Amino acid sequence: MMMPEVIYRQAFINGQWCDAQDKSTYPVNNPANGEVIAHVSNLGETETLEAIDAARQALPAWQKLTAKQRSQYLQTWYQLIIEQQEPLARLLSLEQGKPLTESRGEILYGASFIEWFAEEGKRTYGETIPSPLPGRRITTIKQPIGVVAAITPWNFPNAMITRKVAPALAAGCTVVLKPAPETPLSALILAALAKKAGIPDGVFNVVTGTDAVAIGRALTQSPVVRKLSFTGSTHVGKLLMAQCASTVKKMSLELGGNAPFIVFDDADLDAAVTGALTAKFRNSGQTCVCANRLLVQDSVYDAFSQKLASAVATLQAGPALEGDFQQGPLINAAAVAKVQSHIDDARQHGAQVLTGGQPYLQDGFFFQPTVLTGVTENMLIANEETFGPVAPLIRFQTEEQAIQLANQTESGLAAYFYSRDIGRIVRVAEALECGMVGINEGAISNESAPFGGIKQSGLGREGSRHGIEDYMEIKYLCFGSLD
Ligand SMILES: NC(=O)C1=CN([C@@H]2O[C@H](COP(=O)(O)OP(=O)(O)OC[C@H]3O[C@@H](n4cnc5c(N)ncnc54)[C@H](OP(=O)(O)O)[C@@H]3O)[C@@H](O)[C@H]2O)C=CC1
Ligand SMILES: O=C(O)CCCC(=O)O
Repeated sequence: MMMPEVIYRQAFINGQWCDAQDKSTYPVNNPANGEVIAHVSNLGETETLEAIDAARQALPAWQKLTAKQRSQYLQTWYQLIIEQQEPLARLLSLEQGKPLTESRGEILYGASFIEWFAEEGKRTYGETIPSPLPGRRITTIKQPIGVVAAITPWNFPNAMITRKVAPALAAGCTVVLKPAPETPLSALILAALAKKAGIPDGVFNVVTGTDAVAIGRALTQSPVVRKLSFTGSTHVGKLLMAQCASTVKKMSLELGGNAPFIVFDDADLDAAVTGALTAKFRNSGQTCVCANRLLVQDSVYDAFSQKLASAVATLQAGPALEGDFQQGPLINAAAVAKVQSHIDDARQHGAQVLTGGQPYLQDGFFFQPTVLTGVTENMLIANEETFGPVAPLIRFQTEEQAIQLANQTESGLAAYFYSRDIGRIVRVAEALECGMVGINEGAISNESAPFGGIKQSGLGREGSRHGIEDYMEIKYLCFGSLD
């Protein structure tokens, strides 16, 4: 297999490539065949504290720059990433497994946050507020929150980093990033390009390592770190929230979802199938906004299931760098086991497999794209995030029942529905308990829109003009008499 030309294997602290103090490394595997791609520095608590200190030292000069100066660094970084789209995409597919077309898309998507926040950084306006008291003048200014820690997952090894780091840097913060241990190579190449763009030493640091507890402890307990931004499971998000309590850090949490995808009887069924393929099978179902439950109205249930099953049966799975596949492997054996356990539980309780249903019998962690019918609300698959290529179809009768089923979860990230009735569209969009709704649309993510959830799906918004606010504090200035 052709390897990308440049692989960075060392962590990146204070502008320098560095080994773990004890020189230890860990293997990064290709999930398509289990082969080792590289051995990467395995850092721990001590090196994380060094990275925090580098970010602390870099902060005063970085925040003193004008927003326009910071914007110019970000624009250069953006351009370098765009120029390197192909090698970055290949590296991403190699360590994460997603099809090359999706990786190319992710590199552009990731870069778009850098371009967007390079612009937004220039627009972090304060206010002038009419005073209720005589002789006072009230203004506000916005200031960078300080040193930021970012912890990112393996499912979007590029874009989940830029969606956090770009607004932080644009706001004038400095960053210590802990990328997921499965996908450090995409993080390190971003650091290399940031260095090439001239972003000063210590402004962006990358701590690679497998000891999440030790690295997480250093990041959450340090009083120097003023904010933590995390994308990952709800379970780990709650742990981090508890750990951040002792230093009262500001937090952005982008956690798990259990997105409903509702097909009403007045929907364009072909459009709904196309939307479901995107919303469910993108990244082989390993996306927090992936449809987790497909709720289909009784009178169109059979027609929709047949159309969806026919479309899903055509999806080809294989190693990203060896062909034009629409599906890649899952990230590891545990992910395959989780998908299998959800299918087994559903079948034991009466669901039927229309297509798929098994892991592929080949190297790597491939699972057949699957459609299940006869799924009910009590099954495991309807209540836990599957994070895999399985579309479970649940039957409903009325609009009220669809809304009740859709909201019957502790998650509240994304929801999707298909309908052509304008009254229903407004009613359902307003009634869904979530942060984002796709209406006759299965692809909702872009840099201009606020991405985030409610309930146990998290706190804060990423992307959009709101995405930079989470990296800034409002300071109120009260002027007494100026006479
Ligand atoms: N919202 C989303 O986008 C994502 C949701 N998930 C959900 O989570 C499930 C499990 O996936 P998994 O990869 O285990 O997700 P995790 O939430 O465990 O991992 C996400 C990131 O958090 C790190 N982490 C884990 N524990 C700690 C800790 N105590 N302190 C600091 N950092 C920590 C991980 O590092 P390490 O791997 O070393 O533990 C990784 O970098 C998936 O099946 C899916 O349902 C997963 C990924 C993304
Ligand atoms: O799964 C995630 O956490 C990343 C969401 C991908 C997207 O931005 O659509």
